[in-house]
Amino acid sequence: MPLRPSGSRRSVSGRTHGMWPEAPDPLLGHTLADRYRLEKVIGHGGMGTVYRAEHVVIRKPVAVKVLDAAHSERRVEVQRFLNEARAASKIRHEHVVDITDFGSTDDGLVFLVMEYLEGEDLAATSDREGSLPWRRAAAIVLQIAAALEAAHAQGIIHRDMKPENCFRIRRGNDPDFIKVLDFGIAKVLEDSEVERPSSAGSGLLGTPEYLAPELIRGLKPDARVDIYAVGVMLYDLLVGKLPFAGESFMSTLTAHLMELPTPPSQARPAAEIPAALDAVVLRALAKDRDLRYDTIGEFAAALRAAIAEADVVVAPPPTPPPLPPPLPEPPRTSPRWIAAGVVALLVLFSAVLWTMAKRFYTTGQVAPAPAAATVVAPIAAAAPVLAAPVAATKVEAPVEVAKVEVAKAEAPPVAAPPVAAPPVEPPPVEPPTDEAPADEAPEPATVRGPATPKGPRNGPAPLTADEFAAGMAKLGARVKLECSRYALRKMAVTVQVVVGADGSVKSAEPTGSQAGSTLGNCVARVAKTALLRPSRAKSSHRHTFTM
Ligand SMILES: Nc1ncnc2c1ncn2[C@@H]1O[C@H](COP(=O)(O)OP(=O)(O)OP(=O)(O)O)[C@@H](O)[C@H]1O
Repeated sequence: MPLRPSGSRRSVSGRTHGMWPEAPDPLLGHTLADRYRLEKVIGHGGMGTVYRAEHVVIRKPVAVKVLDAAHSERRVEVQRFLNEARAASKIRHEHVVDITDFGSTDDGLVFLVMEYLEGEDLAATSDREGSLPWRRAAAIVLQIAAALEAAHAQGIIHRDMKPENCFRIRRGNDPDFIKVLDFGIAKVLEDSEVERPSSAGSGLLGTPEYLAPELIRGLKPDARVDIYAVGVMLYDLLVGKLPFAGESFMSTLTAHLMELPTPPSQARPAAEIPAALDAVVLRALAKDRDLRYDTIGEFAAALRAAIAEADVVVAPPPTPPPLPPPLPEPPRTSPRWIAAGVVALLVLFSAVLWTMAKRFYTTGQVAPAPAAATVVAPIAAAAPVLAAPVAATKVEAPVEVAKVEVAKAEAPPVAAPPVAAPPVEPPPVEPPTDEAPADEAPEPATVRGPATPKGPRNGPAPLTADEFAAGMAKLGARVKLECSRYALRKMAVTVQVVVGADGSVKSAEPTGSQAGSTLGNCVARVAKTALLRPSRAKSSHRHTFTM
């Protein structure tokens, strides 16, 4: 296969048809297998032509790949193609193109029907946009890895992973939803006697820029060839340049075998690619397959961990446990209250005196003052605080001011007289448990009952609700990036998260209406990557992400 010209990622697909106008495709307008009317040629690949077609009964657009005559004439090859199509159609994964039908016609045409994808392949995206921000590149590659994981679980090795086989479509709000194409076809080709354009006479199958060294050495491939190819793709997306690309077919193969790639962060310093991401890419590109990740699932986990590491909440060094909360200040009796009390007493005293004097002058005797009780009652109720502090406090408030305050004195509630509390340390704070989420449980600062000294000797302070919320908030962007395709705008997802004493998330579960949903599980998966401050004991929290 000719190497792609510099700046172009197009490789084998799209044959060159020379300078003469192409003859119209003879199959256009025909209805294949009585069901698929072929409407338009989408493109030509190594095995055949892909058409946009319409299912004549259900009127749904589909993509139909029709094998070239050179392949269709070989019965063994056709049988293998159909076997692989059958296997690939069973993968059934959201990131794998759906194969809905396959077979052969009476005319001997062998075909495969797929869901019709509107969008562009990753090669076109890269050609237009160049390198992508590392988070976007990683999010795209995680989807590719998920598709491959599903295929590998069915024993299908892709063998021809490249940007042209990864289609980018819009799904909901997500413009980067990936569908992987061409599963299993490469495996068929492995035993084919028909040379693919991509092999360019070398006997090698696949596309040279993505060929794992063991394939070049002629070893039997296993799933790790796909890991290598995905490593090349991730490198390309991050850096905007292939890790191994020589001037010729042979020099590219030699680079795969001999050259060590420049780490992505060095190849593109301005992109601030985290070191942990470098490590993932370089391990996927190990020349010795035993040094690569064993499975694509391991690769994906490492990639997720690298993203999480970049998102890590920078844990402060373990701090000494908090000092006991300051004792509540004894409620100070303000001079205004004292003045008010004095005025009240003066009023009361004057009233009693006035009553007694009145009686004295009218009856000539000093009688007990029953009216005083009715006067005293409301005043006493209004200012019980006066009982203790007034006596102990020097009051110098002018009576004029105090008069005004008397009126107000009835309104505010008055605290109980201050009692000097003995200094206490905070009581032991029970780590919140799964059953009692920390958000609902009392905060550590809440003192319950008499103190049992514990704090300073029991390790770092408990993780507070605020610290947890801050840690989760840092994942907000990633949650949106990875999970928004499953959500409507502004949808809320609440997760219940258990944080271990070491600061790692032990479990994260979506709750409420999102419990068990794809969206909920996606958000929980991201939440699990959080790393919080080590604390004294495990704790349980809730957090709500808004999409
Ligand atoms: N399901 C689909 N929906 C829309 N376009 C598709 C679909 N499948 C393939 N195509 C497009 O059809 C063209 C030919 O695809 P095909 O898979 O035959 O070739 P290829 O992958 O480029 O080459 P090769 O088969 O050599 O790997 C490509 O442009 C591809 O993007």
